[in-house]
Amino acid sequence: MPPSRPLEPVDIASFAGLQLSLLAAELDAEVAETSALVGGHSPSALQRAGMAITNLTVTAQRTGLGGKTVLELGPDAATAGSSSELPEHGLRTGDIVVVAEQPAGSAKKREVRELEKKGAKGVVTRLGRGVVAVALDEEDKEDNVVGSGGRVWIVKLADDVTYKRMAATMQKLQKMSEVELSIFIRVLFGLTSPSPVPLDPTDADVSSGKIEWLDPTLNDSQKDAIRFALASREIALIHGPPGTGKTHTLIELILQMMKRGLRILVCGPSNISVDNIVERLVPHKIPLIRLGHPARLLPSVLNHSLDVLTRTSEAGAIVKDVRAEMDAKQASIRKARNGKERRVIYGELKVLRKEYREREKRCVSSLVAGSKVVLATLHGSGGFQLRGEQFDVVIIDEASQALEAQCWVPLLSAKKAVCAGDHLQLPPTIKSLNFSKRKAKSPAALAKEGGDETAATKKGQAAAVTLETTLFDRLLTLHGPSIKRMLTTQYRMHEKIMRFPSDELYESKLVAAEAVKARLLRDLTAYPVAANDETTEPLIFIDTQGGDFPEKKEEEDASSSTAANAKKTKSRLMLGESKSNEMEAVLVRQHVRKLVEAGVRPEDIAVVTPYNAQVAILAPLKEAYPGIEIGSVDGFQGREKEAVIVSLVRSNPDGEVGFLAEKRRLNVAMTRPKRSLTVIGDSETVKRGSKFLTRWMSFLEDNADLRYPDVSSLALET
Ligand SMILES: Nc1ncnc2c1ncn2[C@@H]1O[C@H](COP(=O)(O)OP(=O)(O)OP(=O)(O)O)[C@@H](O)[C@H]1O
Repeated sequence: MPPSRPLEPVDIASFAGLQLSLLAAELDAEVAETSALVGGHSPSALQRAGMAITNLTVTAQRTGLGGKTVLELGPDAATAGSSSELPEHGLRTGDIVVVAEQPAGSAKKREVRELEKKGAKGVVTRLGRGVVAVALDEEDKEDNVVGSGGRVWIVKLADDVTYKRMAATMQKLQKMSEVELSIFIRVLFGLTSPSPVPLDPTDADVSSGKIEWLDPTLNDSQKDAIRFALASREIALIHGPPGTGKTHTLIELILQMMKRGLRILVCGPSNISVDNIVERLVPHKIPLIRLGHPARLLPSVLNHSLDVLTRTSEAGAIVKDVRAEMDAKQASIRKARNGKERRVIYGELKVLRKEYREREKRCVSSLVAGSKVVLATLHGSGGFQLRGEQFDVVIIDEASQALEAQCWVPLLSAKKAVCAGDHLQLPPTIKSLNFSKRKAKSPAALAKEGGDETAATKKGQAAAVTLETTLFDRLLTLHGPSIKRMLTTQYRMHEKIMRFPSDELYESKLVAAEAVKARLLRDLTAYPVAANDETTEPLIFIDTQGGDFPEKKEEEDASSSTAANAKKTKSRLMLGESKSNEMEAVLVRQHVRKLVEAGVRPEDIAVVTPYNAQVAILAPLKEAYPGIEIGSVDGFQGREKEAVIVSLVRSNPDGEVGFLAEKRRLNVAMTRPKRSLTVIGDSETVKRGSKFLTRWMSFLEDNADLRYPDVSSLALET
């Protein structure tokens, strides 16, 4: 049994207060980033930088979720010529944007605030080839867009909605009086110890003593985690190292909880994390509801979305006629001859909208009240649909990738929580950290914004340090390992690929499942692969030591604020002080070529690297090998591939390794492959970075197929 740790109770009000100030700094960072981009560039440059879509007209308007007006925008015939497609852009559904009349003249600078005043804010709900739909959040400003009847553009803004919801949750927590604190909340802050869980796991089934497993394939560690999660009273952590079937386990847990009559709210930080669970629950034919905007849900999940149910279920009939009436009014706005006529229609719409919202609320609460399993993103669980709803259990998947404040959005409506995650992989990305670093590097930019450089930097760094502590981390530190169960059989990696991360990070507890432990590329059954040095060896280390493969630092470019350089500016903003290594990129290319020549399909190969500048240098590989994936380590978390090449980039005489020293990042990098991991790096530089890196390099030297490339032989590859 793990030793019981002394509790270090957390003062809830100061915790919430600190979170509030950190969240404010994080939002500041995001707003500053957007302002810098929007303020400094013309509409067309912003479009090229992926921040805007220009030259649009309103093609239709209708009533959407919550009675909001949805504008459909398409290319303006006058400027787009015969093209009916949207220009290249970087917007996504769910982005917060402002729609506004597009200023004449191209290079004029503008302020974000002015844009917001003159346009109307909303959320992108759909992106098609020739249409972008935006649900407006500011009804009173609708006429700013519709009234002009002319050319408009949409510009991406900082996502303040997420922050406001987290802040509202923290304020609630901050104001809670002693009597309002449930045992559950007290446990989460260490004011009380978790209730003891029966020690013998076979006794753990709360009601009947014996669990009837629905899934016969569950392994022992998965069963143990489920028993523990069922038996715990307040909190259970399910620690799922890479490939150990976390979601698999959660599905059984949800079904077991349902069997016990519990009401469950299931959340994850992203739509995809939630949809992944919905898709795997659907075959079990249990009644469930998925909250969230339909445009952001997977098509297979749509039939369970609350929005679709409000249209198709019996309860939905009461909103149907009002919606039809509103749609007719929306259509008539576009035919109105002048502002006066439009104002009359807006007035009528306002009355209808109120009626619609009341009816929709009734319909939604009857649907939600009747469902035992509700699924939503952490953020989405804070919407009006769940106001006042209580759940027996909140299950949070990917809890180690969510900000703690975000987890509190659903936690306030529960009596118990089960969090699944892996605190040894990367935590959520914190903008204020990047921001503060960037600001520290560019005092001129800061002065231009009239900010106080030192304060902004300090505030940003403090924020990043603490916001990075996830709920999962904090609870483990607070209550010790007795509140967690670890899944130990992994179904992804060859045993040799798994060995180092298992020994270093998972107490040597990982076991490779029989089906995967000896799988090689040459054993692929989907298509033939030749057996050669590249396909019969699961772990290859191409060691570039010797100084012939030096890294390069991204150069700052003083002339970058012109319109033509917007793309560069954007990528520089994102790259920060990124590093690249061209010679290493040549080695990557060479290895990819060998794999493909052996028969491995490009779509089964991924190249990951910690540095965005290296991703940029490797990008042309995608043209040569369509289907190959090239990305940052951070972006590849949660994914897997048959063959993965990791380019470490760092090579310098000082042993500088920067954020390569973060072992959670390296853990993610080395645990993506199934059958083949190829590491390319300079062992001399890398091993000086940290003890972890020293051990990794010596592990590779002892266990990998070692190769020492010869610079002169690479000339042909370039
Ligand atoms: N008990 C099991 N028996 C056989 N295969 C399993 C078992 N549990 C999980 N798997 C397989 O392991 C793989 C990963 O499982 P799953 O998708 O549930 O994991 P995840 O939680 O999404 O990912 P990760 O474990 O990487 O966090 C899947 O292919 C799944 O079918």
